[in-house]
Amino acid sequence: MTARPPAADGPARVLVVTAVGAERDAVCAATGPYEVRALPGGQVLHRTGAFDVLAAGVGPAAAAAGAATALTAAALADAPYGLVVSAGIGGGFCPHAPLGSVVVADAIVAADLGAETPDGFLAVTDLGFGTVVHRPDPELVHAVTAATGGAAGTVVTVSTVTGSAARATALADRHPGVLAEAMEGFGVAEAAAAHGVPVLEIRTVSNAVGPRDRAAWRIGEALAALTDAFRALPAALPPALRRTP
Ligand SMILES: O=C(O)c1cccc(C(=O)CC[C@H]2O[C@@H](n3cnc4c(=O)[nH]cnc43)[C@H](O)[C@@H]2O)c1
Repeated sequence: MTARPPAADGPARVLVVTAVGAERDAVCAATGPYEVRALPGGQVLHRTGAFDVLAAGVGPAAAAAGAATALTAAALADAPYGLVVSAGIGGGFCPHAPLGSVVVADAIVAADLGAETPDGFLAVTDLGFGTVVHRPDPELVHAVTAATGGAAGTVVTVSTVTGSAARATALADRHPGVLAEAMEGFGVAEAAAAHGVPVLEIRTVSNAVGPRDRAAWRIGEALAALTDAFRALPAALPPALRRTP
């Protein structure tokens, strides 16, 4: 992973993009006190330790917009981020990603970006344009899975949450090795790629991907696991991104 120039106040920071405030707060619980910093357009991020944590909203469009805003503000301040992490809860594909487990994406895939045809789904790349996958740095993925006890695998980004066994099976068949489903990773990855900044996606499993069963959700456990993962993350970062407390 290429190192970036240090920020004015030390090593390049890490931008962490979550969907909602509860996920942002779970990340900040790992690193202690934070300061609130305003972004153009009215959003705020929480600066804590090596991390700038932004709750950008649910879904790929909100995630991309928020990530791009924070990346641009940092670049214009001559303090570009060294890494962007899409982080939060997600659905796990049974049995490989059980409730409360950590999944680190080795591929961030847009699973419903394309066209429905009489012969099935065609990704935009099948149609001759666009991008549907971003692949984080393999060495960083390995270091983060080792540090967090997570599993490495594909994380799919959807705009419509899977609600049936048939859809879960179709996704697993199309994406061998898929471990988790969420709604923001590809949007964050597109913003990171536009800025030439490496990306990661870290998910903690709150529910099983499949038939809708809100009663089976374990959001609290997943948020606690997210805090644990971000306590362990700094040790896995390359030296250029480490900040001593
Ligand atoms: O109402 C439902 O049945 C339902 C089922 C799964 C997820 C939702 C959400 O509204 C989740 C939105 C939020 O949480 C992430 N997330 C968590 N689990 C999943 C999932 O199984 N598939 C996709 N996203 C999931 C997601 O990244 C969003 O930020 C509602």
